[in-house]
Amino acid sequence: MTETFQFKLLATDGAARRGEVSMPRGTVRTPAFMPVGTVGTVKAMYLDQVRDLGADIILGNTYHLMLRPGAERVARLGGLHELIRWPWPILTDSGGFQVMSLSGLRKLDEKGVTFKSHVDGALHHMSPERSIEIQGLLDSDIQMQLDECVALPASPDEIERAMELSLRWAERCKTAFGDQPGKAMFGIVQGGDVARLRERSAQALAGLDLKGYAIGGLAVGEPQAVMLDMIATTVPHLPADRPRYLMGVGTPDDILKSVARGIDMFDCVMPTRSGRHGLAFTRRGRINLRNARHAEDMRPLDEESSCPAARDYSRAYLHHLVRANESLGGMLLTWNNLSYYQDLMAGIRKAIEEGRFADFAAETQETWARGDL
Ligand SMILES: CNc1nc2cc(C(N)=O)ccc2[nH]1
Repeated sequence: MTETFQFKLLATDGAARRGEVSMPRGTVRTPAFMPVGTVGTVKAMYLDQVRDLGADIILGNTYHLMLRPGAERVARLGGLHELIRWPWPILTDSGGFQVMSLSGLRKLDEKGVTFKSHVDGALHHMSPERSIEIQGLLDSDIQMQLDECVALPASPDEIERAMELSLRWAERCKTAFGDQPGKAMFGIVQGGDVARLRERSAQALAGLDLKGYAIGGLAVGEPQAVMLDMIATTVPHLPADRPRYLMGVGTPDDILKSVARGIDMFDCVMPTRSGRHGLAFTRRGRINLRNARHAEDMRPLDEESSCPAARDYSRAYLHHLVRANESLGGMLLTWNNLSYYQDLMAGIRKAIEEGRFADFAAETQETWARGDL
């Protein structure tokens, strides 16, 4: 526990890093996976379950929270940690990505974004300064700059325009954030799938001397190879003594390959959203419990798992719950999936500490490939 925000690099294994991000509300062991707590809840989970699985930090979505219950209301209720009863670190995104993907985006210009709420159709304007103000009202520990994330494929000119705008917004967010020793504001590297724009963005953000750096604008429809190439292009231009956060990523395979390229933090709705849709992540690969072949399979998902959802329930029962669209189906599979993701991260951290990350990644991927689900 520290009064300031610090990143400590504990070990490296190739480009893979084992570290710790510490702040007043707690320490985040990296590489870390952040469960997504969209509207102040990790869907289908109790937050003490999320904590018990090993999560050191969760993500909150500014777009959703600013619309409902509202940033000023959350502040009046004591801040997000108090409201949702999660006393450990919370990272909030800026709202920009979801404004562009969920709302009725009306206008995007130098000043910011104007959009219609998907909740009640009301018009909202969000500037870089307002995004930081909202994240402050939420009492967020790690705040993200407002940026423009361009869906791929896109023209280099369009990607460059959005990347340069995001750089100007990064400076405005840094000014608005000011000096908050126990908190951090991360810049977001943009640049699409254009290496020279990625380098330009990373170098300019590094010049702002921020407490952490996200790589955005990926996992937006590009092939995994392009994503990995952009990570490898970007990372060398980011300061080694600051955490690196890859936004919206990803599958277990994405995570292994991104850790191998120097990424420290991840967030993704994959384990929670796919759990609600009947998909189970296991050490042997993915299992779709909707499939009829599970109807009379009395085996658990993973007899060796420490998670009751994986160890104590038959696939037949999970299949039944999923087919019947029973809430318990989504609850158990979300529990299993988050348990799998946190176990994967714990295995990654240990492998890096012991200098055997490449073998760990190869063995993990080989077990998936073997299947025998
Ligand atoms: C699911 N993929 C994904 N890509 C993202 C990019 C950003 C970004 N700000 O560039 C934010 C969230 C994201 N989620």
